[in-house]
Amino acid sequence: MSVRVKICGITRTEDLHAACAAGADALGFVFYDKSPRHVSAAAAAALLREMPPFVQSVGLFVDADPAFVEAVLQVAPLDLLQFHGDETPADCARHGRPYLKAIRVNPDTDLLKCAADFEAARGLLLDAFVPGVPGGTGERFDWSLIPRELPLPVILSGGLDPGNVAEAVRTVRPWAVDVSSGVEASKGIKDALKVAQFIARAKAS
Ligand SMILES: O=C(O)c1ccccc1NCC(=O)[C@H](O)[C@H](O)COP(=O)(O)O
Repeated sequence: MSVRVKICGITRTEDLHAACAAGADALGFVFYDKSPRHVSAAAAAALLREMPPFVQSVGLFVDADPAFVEAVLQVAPLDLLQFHGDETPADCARHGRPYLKAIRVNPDTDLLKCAADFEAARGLLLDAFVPGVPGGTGERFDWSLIPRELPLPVILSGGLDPGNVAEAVRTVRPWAVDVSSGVEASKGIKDALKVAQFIARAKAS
């Protein structure tokens, strides 16, 4: 079974179509207003109407007010939620939707404890820890910090790009890989060639 690929930080219809045509399994939409990849609920709703079948939409939130998450869900029918801040298991579960928990990994992170704490998550998205920046950093972390026996699907993220994704898949054997800045032409704008290369190389590995 080839690895799944999520392309995060989609802001434009043409990028959505390019990623889906290249074989993306999931697209991420960032509802965090400090991100250069931020989309409004209305813009996301319009983008979601362009989604083909069998590609999942993932809504990304960072320590958001629960009322804001519910307001987004009213207009944008997201398939999965991704919590990328310091949310607790209860915060993540309160919307009654399937979710991923992002963990920003540093040498002190106990990933086995994270997996136990977030046992209700559909997977753990492992990203780099960069102080003050919750995600989309373009930074890698030390993949040897990931225990082999994690009981949840791992979505490997952080500093991946078309040049290193094959090595990442061969080394970590994750359920999925996730990328944002590594396939961009500029912040929030995807490069269709990089997106296609990333997906092809991930799935061939
Ligand atoms: O992409 C963002 O701007 C962002 C901002 C705040 C929290 C999370 C964010 N992105 C989440 C993702 O899932 C990214 O794909 C992940 O952090 C990896 O990013 P990158 O290292 O740029 O590939």
